[in-house]
This record gives sequence, C-alpha cells and structure tokens, in this order.
Amino acid sequence: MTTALETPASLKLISHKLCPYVQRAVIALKEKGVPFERIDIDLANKPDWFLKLSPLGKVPVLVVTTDSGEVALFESNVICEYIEETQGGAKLHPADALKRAEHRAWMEFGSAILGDLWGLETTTDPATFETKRQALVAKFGRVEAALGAGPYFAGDMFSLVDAVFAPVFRYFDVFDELTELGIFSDLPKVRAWRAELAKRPSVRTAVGADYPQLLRAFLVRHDAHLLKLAA
Ligand SMILES: N[C@@H](CCC(=O)N[C@@H](CS)C(=O)NCC(=O)O)C(=O)O
Repeated sequence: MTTALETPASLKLISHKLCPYVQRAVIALKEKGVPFERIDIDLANKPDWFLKLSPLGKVPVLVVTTDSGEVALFESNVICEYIEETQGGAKLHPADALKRAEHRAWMEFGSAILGDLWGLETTTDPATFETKRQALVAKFGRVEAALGAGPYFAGDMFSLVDAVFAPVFRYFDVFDELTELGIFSDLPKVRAWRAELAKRPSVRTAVGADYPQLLRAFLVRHDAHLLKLAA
C-alpha cells in the first residue's frame, strides 16, 4: 500500500549534539544520502514547541512534512526504520526476514545497554558501581559472541545495527576513559568492530571530532561523583 508518508517533502531532525540516540538517526540519514535539517535544542531548557511535538520530551524527533501536513516521529529505532523503509540508497537491513528480526533485536540491545550505562552514571556507591560495571562487561561479552568476521555486524554490509552501536561505542569510550571501566579489554572482535565503525564517514559526521571533548566536559559537570569513584 502506498501512502503520502512514503514520499516526505522534507525531514527535520530535532537533536542534541551529545545524544547517541540522535546520532544513530543521523548515521542512517547520511548512509542513505538524504537531505535533512538538523535543529539542536537545549535539553535543560526545552522550548515549548518541542514539548508539544515530543510526547516524552526526548530527542530525537523526526518531523516529516508531506502534502498532508506534518508528523512528528519519536523513538530513534522507529525513526531509523522509517528512514530505511522510505528512502533509497544503500539497504540498511538484511533482505531475509529472520535476519532482519535478529538485527532489530540487536538494535534494541544497543538501546538497552545505553540505559544500563546511565544507571551506572547516577551511582554514588562503589560496590553498586562495580556490580553494574560487571553487568556491562557481561553484556558486551554477548555482543562479542554475536559478531562474525566483520568488518561490520553483518559482514560487509553496513546496517542499522552498526548505526546504533557506533555512537554507543563513542559514548562508552569517553566514559571508560574517565572511570576506567575496562569493558573492552578482553573483547577483540568488539574492539575491531568499534575501530571500523569509527572510520565510517557517516559516523564521523554524526558524532563529530569534538565529541569526546564535549561529552567529557558534560560528564565532569553533571557526574562529578564518578571521578571520585574512579580515583
Ligand atoms: N528511547 C529514546 C531515548 C531518547 C533519549 O533518552 N534522549 C535523551 C537525550 S540522549 C533525552 O532527550 N533526554 C531528555 C530528557 O529525558 O529529559 C529513543 O531511542 O529515542
């Protein structure tokens, strides 16, 4: 069935520079070569127009304008799926339904693992910090076990799983450096995958060379207790 939504006239991504959920949508758009407008907002002082658009008050939101009007899509994985379904360019999902479902499951995993990190960020107790750290190490161990020969999650094909995990790794790298999480030391396939993702032009544009510096400053400002835990 063809609907008006399948031919958007314009795409506007409501964004925050440091948000790894936004970055996965940017990567998908860049991989497809789709023109879009990016509007950064201040999450500490959300504008009213944004709160009207975003049911959860979270970025990203993709505002899709068609002949019938505007639709504000939220949830980054849903946005990525919409981009994949409606835009030409390289395919970012496998053609096989079972493989595609597997990929979607790993996209969810990539979101959940970010949530686990944020649970750890708010911890002030060293014992809880260590328990959560070990849980993360175990989860990345599952990622290691799921990886094949590379260079990407699905071999030669860059997919939405790669788009989801590339910003996750960039986020963890900064966090790892500040707190000595030591998550990746025994995970050679994850390390190799992470290095390949960092080279990808879409990832470099979406995450930006200044990202580690900006995120580090943000974490130090908002999560100063972590530095004490790591000391
Ligand atoms: N499940 C959401 C998560 C998005 C999310 O947590 N975004 C954060 C920034 S990285 C946000 O907007 N936080 C603002 C808030 O919660 O007030 C998605 O995948 O899009």
